[in-house]
Amino acid sequence: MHTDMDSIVDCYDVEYEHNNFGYNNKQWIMDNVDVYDHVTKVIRYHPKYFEHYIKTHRYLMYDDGPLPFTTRHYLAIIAAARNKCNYLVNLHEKEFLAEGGDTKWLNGLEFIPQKLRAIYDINKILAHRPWLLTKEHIERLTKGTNSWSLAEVVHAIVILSHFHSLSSFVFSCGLNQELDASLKNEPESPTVSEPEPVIKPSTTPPFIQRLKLEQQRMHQMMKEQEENKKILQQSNSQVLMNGVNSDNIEMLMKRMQDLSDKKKECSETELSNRFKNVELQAAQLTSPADVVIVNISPSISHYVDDPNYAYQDFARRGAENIPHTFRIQDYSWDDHGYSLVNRLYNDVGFLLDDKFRVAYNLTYKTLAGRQNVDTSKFRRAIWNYIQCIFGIRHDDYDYGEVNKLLDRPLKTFIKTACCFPDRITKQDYDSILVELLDSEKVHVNLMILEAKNQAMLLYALRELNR
Ligand SMILES: CC(C)C[C@H](N)C(=O)O
Repeated sequence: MHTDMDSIVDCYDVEYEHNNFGYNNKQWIMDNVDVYDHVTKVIRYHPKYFEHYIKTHRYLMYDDGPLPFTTRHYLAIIAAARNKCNYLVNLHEKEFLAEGGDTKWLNGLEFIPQKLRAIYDINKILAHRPWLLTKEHIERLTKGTNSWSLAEVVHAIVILSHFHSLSSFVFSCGLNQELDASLKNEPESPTVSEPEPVIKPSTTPPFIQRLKLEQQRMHQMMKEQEENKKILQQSNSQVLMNGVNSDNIEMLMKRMQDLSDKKKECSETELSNRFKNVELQAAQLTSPADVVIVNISPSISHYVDDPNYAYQDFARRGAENIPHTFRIQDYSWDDHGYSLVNRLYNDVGFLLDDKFRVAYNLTYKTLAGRQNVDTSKFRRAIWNYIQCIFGIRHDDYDYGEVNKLLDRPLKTFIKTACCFPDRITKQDYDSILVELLDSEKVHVNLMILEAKNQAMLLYALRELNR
């Protein structure tokens, strides 16, 4: 019988062949397939990135490190709960219990030790307004009785930003809705007093099924390509485009090409104005955020304090008297963040660095079924736009490119995924970039995950450094 597990592994064979990755850790990944939850399975559709994701995830949550295992899972819970991501909360409640965690803690923030409670402010600020973190927030933790060591603080911050950004990924793929539904069809989850040692997903949600089908289709196409390249070109448009008008993609390709051909020198002031312009437009994107609806499900509300605290657009940040632009030339991951985090929490910087690099550079040189496309301009625009939403400016980048390459619906999607992830619905996911394959949309969502994660870490590490 062809089991769920078999077909997922098959899909990976397809992806490996298709992308021709020089990746040699396949056996390890295959051996561990049954312990992965649904979200991790979706990430596995990009094996080159997945290798670094899973290494980091395992290091943060299960390897030797400054914080006890139960604390790590509790941090995952409060980070996911801030983003209203029920799926990740439930998952880490189970893991928390499996590590022997105190069941009382799952009754909510009032039941946890003072030391752990003390980090909640950092969790809240990091989740929504990381630019407001100050060294005083960190000092409050590291001084006095029950204090945190710096290594513990760094471990906690890395876990918190990992789960804040992972929550964005869950919602941006439209998975929370699906997983909620599929969890309801699963057998009763264990009660608090009966921890389940290993998380074994049973039913496969429709989104993962769709990805699988897409992979199979790609596999079939690759075979055909070897036999007859001409037939392939036809099937690219017929099979992959699914009858969708491809004008948008042609236009995007033309714009990317134009930008690569015409490299215009731009004055510093002009570059700075273009950044401000994109930032201002991002603030003006109509987002449901303007209406404050606090809608936290009762199953996670006990992990959330101050539920009205949310993302704030830069235009309103001015009122807080915060210089809002974070300039990468003053504090960058490569030159500063990476070495600091490495020093304080042994070698995690290497793992994060590899993961960021792969997420930033990942490409299959494809676009909506077309082969050999240089998508670097498009991907860079997405990455920098995400960080712009968090007030981060890459000084050498011309933000005019963002406006040429990203249309308004895509920008709205990105902003919502970063700042109000729970407001993304499956329909939002379906309605943007309609010409792209699902695996390409997941690719965009992985960039949202990592660019956001890096943005949060940059703010936190800059303050730690002070
Ligand atoms: C996000 C996608 C447009 C990326 C593209 N498929 C690439 O391989 O570069």
